[in-house]
Amino acid sequence: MITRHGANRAPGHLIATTDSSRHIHHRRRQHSTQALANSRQQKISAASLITNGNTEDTATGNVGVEWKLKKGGRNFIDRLRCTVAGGHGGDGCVSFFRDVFVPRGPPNGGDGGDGGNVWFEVDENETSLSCVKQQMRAQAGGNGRGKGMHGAGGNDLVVRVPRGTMVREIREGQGEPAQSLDGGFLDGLEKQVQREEGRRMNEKNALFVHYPRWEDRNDLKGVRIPAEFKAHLWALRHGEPISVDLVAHGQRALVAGGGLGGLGNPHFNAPGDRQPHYALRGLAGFARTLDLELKTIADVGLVGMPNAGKSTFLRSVSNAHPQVAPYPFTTLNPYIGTVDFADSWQLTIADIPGLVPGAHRNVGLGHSFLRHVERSRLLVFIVDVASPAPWADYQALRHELELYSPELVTRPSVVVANKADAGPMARDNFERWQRMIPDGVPLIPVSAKFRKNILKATHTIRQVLLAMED
Ligand SMILES: Nc1nc2c(ncn2[C@@H]2O[C@H](COP(=O)(O)OP(=O)(O)OP(=O)(O)O)[C@@H](O)[C@H]2O)c(=O)[nH]1
Ligand SMILES: [Mg+2]
Repeated sequence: MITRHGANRAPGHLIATTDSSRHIHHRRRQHSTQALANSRQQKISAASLITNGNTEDTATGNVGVEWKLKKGGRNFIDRLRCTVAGGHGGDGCVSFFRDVFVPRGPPNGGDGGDGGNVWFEVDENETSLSCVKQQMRAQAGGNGRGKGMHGAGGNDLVVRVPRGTMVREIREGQGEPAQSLDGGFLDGLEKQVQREEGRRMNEKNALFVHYPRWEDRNDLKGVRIPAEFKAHLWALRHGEPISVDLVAHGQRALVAGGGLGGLGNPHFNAPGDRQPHYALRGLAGFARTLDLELKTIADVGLVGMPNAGKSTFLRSVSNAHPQVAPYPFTTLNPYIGTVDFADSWQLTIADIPGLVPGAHRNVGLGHSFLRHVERSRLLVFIVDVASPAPWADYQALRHELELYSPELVTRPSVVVANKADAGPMARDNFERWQRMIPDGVPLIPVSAKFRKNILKATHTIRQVLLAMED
């Protein structure tokens, strides 16, 4: 009987907390207090850079912002490259029934278990790809054993991903298919051969387990390999690349199938050979390199300059609680809020970081977070109506959107003139702007901070969304 055993695991180590380590913790705490103080300083410097109109200076303008990104946005990841691998199939076993006076019993080697699969499953409670590891492998199947004992199947690995994750497989240039025993179908075998490197391994051995000292005596010429094994080997090399959008809660996608478990030697018991001294090995699982991109899915995307009051607006209309503060780039990650109407109708709104003129040249936080409004059906521009020229801000926002994607500016939109409470200047600006804005673009004065005219804004948004459905 031939079986393979896993390597022994080293025992874990115990870590004792000593006085000196406590001392280190204390020093770390001191350090983080210092960092917090620095952070406020940095935020203020980022604010002054923007309000001074110094946004053109990419080199210096990004210093504070970069720092903020590192500190504040570290847990938020919306792009990620990872590798996934299905578990290897367990090997079939070569074994024979033995008993007193039965020296040459029938074959009774068990089959190997299938390797586990890797699945991606949408969990709407996840908001970032930070929950996804860079390398993931499902459990391998167990090897078959004597007395007809089959190996256990490997456990599946289910990875939770946020709603809106797009999965694309990356392929390196595919080389020429390898020449193999059976005129081509064994291309995928090279993976097996690689895996067994260090042992004396050729294609014959990569696919079959041999009884001890039977490697040379086993002439596998007439052996028929089951069709599903051929198909698996072929797919390992020539299968279609994966491309899937995960958009609904609970949706699952198989991103790396496990390898097939090998067949024990009873499967090769044939009239010509009642004592097969070989069994089929388990096959490798699929291994893929995947690019994950999170594109938030919400009905409405909020677009505005930093400090315009986007987060305040989201807080006042929905259940979300993004941070609000009087400096630019308070928001570093997208937030999604749900607006509940009295008749139980709901819509979702995404708040994203502020957009500044020159974002396409990577000024401010750049353009990249616009991917989180790309899938919104409706854009809501939040403009600070108390600023010197809100109409110019609005045009600048549209210009930046156009540079990111010309299709975005053609999308239906609603303009919210926020901070309408902020004195006579806001009122004058609003009246002037109302005369300028083209017909068909709703312009709604709102005070997000004091929750004034909020219902008008949400109902207009609802009307536009419903009109789009008709
Ligand atoms: N007076 C007045 N102030 C407001 C109003 N809405 C927001 N603010 C203030 O404007 C400042 C910025 O608000 P935020 O909601 O953080 O602005 P934001 O657009 O999310 O900013 P970023 O996340 O940095 O892009 C805060 O100090 C708010 O209190 C409003 O309607 N009236
Ligand atoms: Mg904000």
